Amino acid sequence: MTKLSVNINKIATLRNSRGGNNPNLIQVAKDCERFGAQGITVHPRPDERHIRFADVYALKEIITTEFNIEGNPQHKYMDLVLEVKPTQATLVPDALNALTSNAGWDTIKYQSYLVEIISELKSNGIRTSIFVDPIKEMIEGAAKTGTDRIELYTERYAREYLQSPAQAIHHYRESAILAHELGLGINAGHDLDLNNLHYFYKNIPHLLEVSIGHALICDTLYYGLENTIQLYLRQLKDR
Ligand SMILES: CC(=O)[C@@H](O)[C@H](O)COP(=O)(O)O
Ligand SMILES: NCC(=O)COP(=O)(O)O
Repeated sequence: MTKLSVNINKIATLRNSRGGNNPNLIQVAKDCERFGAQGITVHPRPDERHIRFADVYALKEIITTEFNIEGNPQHKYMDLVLEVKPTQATLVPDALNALTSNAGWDTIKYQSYLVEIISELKSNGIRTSIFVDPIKEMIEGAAKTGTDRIELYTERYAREYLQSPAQAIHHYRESAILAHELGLGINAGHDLDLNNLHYFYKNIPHLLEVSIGHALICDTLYYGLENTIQLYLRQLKDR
């Protein structure tokens, strides 16, 4: 089974745009779970431009499915995650000024750094995942960090899918097969949407979780949250 973890960053962005509490992030997280999402993802950034650190503590109190916190361990992230103890910590090498995540880890260059961080998270009972591009050497490097899982960075897949789905999926499929052989669990995310998700699901073996935010929240404007979550869950089933 591939779990759907809904990334609620964009709900916080909308809330912050007016300074009040509308939409209510906590209620949205509860509703995502009520409508069938099997996880909630947040990616707090040091400038707190969407998810605030206080949101993360409040979410921990109410989430009954899997709580996934993404971020760069360089900044305040480690203190937050070690205190909150989510189900999963997804490490992302995003720069402070990046608009959104835009690259996977260089798992060779940062191997000893990742080994240290991952070991600390795992010794605190937190499952780990690291954001990686679908490149053989990066997957092999990931396996040497001790991480439980990788998250395949799917921006390139989503872009290339529009031209050629078969070509777009090729390196992702090869990477997933290799990762599984090396004992890694496989997650995926970034720019997955209602058009490209089912093809990804069908062609990526051993896919444990997808985290989806931007497109899902945009679809919610047209279909509503409950229908949208049902539509995404349907993409993660065999037809
Ligand atoms: C790791 C990843 O791809 C997502 O977490 C992405 O970073 C979402 O963040 P934004 O919602 O800030 O774009
Ligand atoms: N890890 C990816 C994620 O949480 C959401 O990415 P996106 O769907 O907002 O591009």
